[in-house]
Amino acid sequence: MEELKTGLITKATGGFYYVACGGREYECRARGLFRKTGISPLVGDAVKIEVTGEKEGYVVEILPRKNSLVRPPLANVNTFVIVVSIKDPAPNLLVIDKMMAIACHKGMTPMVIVTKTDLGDPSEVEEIYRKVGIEVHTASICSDGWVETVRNALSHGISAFSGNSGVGKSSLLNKIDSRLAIATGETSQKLGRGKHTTRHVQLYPIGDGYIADTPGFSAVELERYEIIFKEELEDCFPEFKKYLGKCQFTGCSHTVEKGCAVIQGVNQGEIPPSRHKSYCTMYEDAKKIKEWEVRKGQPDE
Ligand SMILES: Nc1nc2c(ncn2[C@@H]2O[C@H](COP(=O)(O)OP(=O)(O)OP(=O)(O)O)[C@@H](O)[C@H]2O)c(=O)[nH]1
Ligand SMILES: [Zn+2]
Repeated sequence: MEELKTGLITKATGGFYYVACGGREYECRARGLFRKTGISPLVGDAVKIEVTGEKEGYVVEILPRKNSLVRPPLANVNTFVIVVSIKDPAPNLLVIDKMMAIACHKGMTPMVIVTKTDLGDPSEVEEIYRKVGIEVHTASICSDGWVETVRNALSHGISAFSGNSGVGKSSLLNKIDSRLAIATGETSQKLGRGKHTTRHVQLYPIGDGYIADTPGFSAVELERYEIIFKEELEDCFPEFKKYLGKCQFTGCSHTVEKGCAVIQGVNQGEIPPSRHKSYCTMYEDAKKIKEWEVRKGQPDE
């Protein structure tokens, strides 16, 4: 039997998986065994391949995944970058908190990049998320001082970008690496803005890491496919951690209860009120979720 190599799937189209491995790219098909297990390889997967030619091979094994997203189909995301502009459009804290909760739920490290800082003061948003322990960066197309810092922050593992339309994702990526913006721009043009078409995720190298090109990937889509049950929600707010287990009542929902340690944390100014407000909104929404609905709603992979 041929020697197996370990690589990373950076692209998947038309039944082929493109695997980066030791400075080379192999065009691979998947062995039939995946059909039996029901798990298909995803971009971001670390895989074992059987090399059959100079640039060809077969994916024979998927190494254990750290996490995965349904739409965009992507595995092993380390950093989940939430891009938010200070103006046009103005930041929506609930949307940021929803995205952040999903990232935490999936075991991804959230990062916030506040863009368009030439149009407004980002300090309020910065302060909320720094307090929560999240890495925050600021950026603007009118300056370059931030570029190196952000590039370094993204130069390990796989990073995925999310943010509503118009917040400046393409502009940001263009500053970080012009190859990225070309790719993103082309995809947006081909798809037409706002259209729901099958999209191909692709990984682009940056330093020792990769940035996932995920056109049109927004909070709406994220929320639709990644569901958090109400019991799990408290663990998706990292700043709640030190208060958990200290509430007066077991099974406290941390929304209105007397003797709630989380609410006390808010009152003492340790948890930003906007974060708790988002939590309560998400908790109310989560109460309406029934498990059977989730199963019914999940698309086939
Ligand atoms: N003033 C200012 N405008 C910006 C900045 N960054 C982006 N813009 C403008 O904001 C608009 C949207 O920027 P894009 O980079 O296309 O935003 P996007 O998030 O990629 O948008 P979608 O492709 O719809 O997802 C463009 O008109 C940009 O020129 C910035 O730092 N300052
Ligand atoms: Zn509580």
